[in-house]
Amino acid sequence: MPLEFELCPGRMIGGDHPCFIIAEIGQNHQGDLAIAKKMIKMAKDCGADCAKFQKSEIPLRFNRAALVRPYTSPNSWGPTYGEHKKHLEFSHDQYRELQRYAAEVGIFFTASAWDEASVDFLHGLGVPFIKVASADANNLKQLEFTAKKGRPMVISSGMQNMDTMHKVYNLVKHLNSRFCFLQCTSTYPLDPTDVNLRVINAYRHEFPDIPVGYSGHETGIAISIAAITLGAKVLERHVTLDKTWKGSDHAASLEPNELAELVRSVRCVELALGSPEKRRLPCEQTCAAKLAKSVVARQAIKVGAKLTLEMLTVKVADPKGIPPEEIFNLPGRRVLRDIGEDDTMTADALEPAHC
Ligand SMILES: CC(=O)N[C@H](C=O)[C@@H](O)[C@H](O)[C@H](O)COP(=O)(O)O
Ligand SMILES: C=C(OP(=O)(O)O)C(=O)O
Repeated sequence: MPLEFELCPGRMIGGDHPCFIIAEIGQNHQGDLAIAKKMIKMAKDCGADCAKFQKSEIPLRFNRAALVRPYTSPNSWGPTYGEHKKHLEFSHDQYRELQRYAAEVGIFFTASAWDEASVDFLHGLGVPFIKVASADANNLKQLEFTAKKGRPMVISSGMQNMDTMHKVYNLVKHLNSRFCFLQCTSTYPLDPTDVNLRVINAYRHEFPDIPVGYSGHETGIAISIAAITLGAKVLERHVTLDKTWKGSDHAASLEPNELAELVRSVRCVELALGSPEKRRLPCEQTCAAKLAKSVVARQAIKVGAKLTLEMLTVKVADPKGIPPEEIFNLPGRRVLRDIGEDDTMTADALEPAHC
């Protein structure tokens, strides 16, 4: 199974490819199509790779008792949880309209599918990949159903443990080679002490042949940027037009200026991660010419003298000479010409070293 794969047409993830940044609009559109479109445009303008929604067929996602339970939270859009969710759910036609709009704007469009009918619907829409929300990460039957569609999958892992994620991996890998796991903690807003970014390392170790990413519910952008340094290849964050709006997710979402800053920072950190090879770079030459030190004579040294450590010191010298890391190799070497006090020690003034 490849460690990198094409998540969206023409867009690889994993390996050395740039991290794929998902702007999770989720239900922060307040059930309003015009706001949803504004958010798609905002995600594009801020540089995100993908605008994402949450798709449910409500009677299939919830049982009757769950639908009629009262929802009295200040974030509620209806007296029962069912009515609340209905307010936040777009119709198939509205999804098609949002998909068209995203294509017009030029950003990838997808959703998490919260039941098998939603998987079918999104598959029919032709979304580039299907997101599996944390709440469905252990829903093995639906995972199997989704994997068999053959579209890439991004599987979040809030509320799960490593044993479950092994089961998920073992199930999905036989059906669909294009999937990745996101570390996630499902609480809003997420406290840094519950983020556990090291799970990214653990996933990379346990599942070395799939890309790993991070779905964050914290405030701010620092933790998400840190996830990149640990090797996150997909990054998902909730976005909002206004954090103070009514809704469970707004407080842990990024406003446009933060999303833009996140994208800029991720791209900057990706460049900065660079190469593991330690060497002097061409861009350091100016600094080296000005400030790098050389071995210098602490005293006048006569031709024929054998060098001792006491005769030598290290300074920024003109011209440049023997580099300081050679100083312990110099004692015992014979000097081929007179050297003045404070002169640079150069290799051509010394007898060749004996092997
Ligand atoms: C764990 C999980 O599913 N979390 C989702 C993704 O992060 C959330 O967007 C929930 O859908 C949202 O918080 C639910 O809020 P309410 O219950 O007010 O509709
Ligand atoms: C709930 C979702 O995501 P996560 O579990 O990553 O927060 C989702 O994608 O709908």
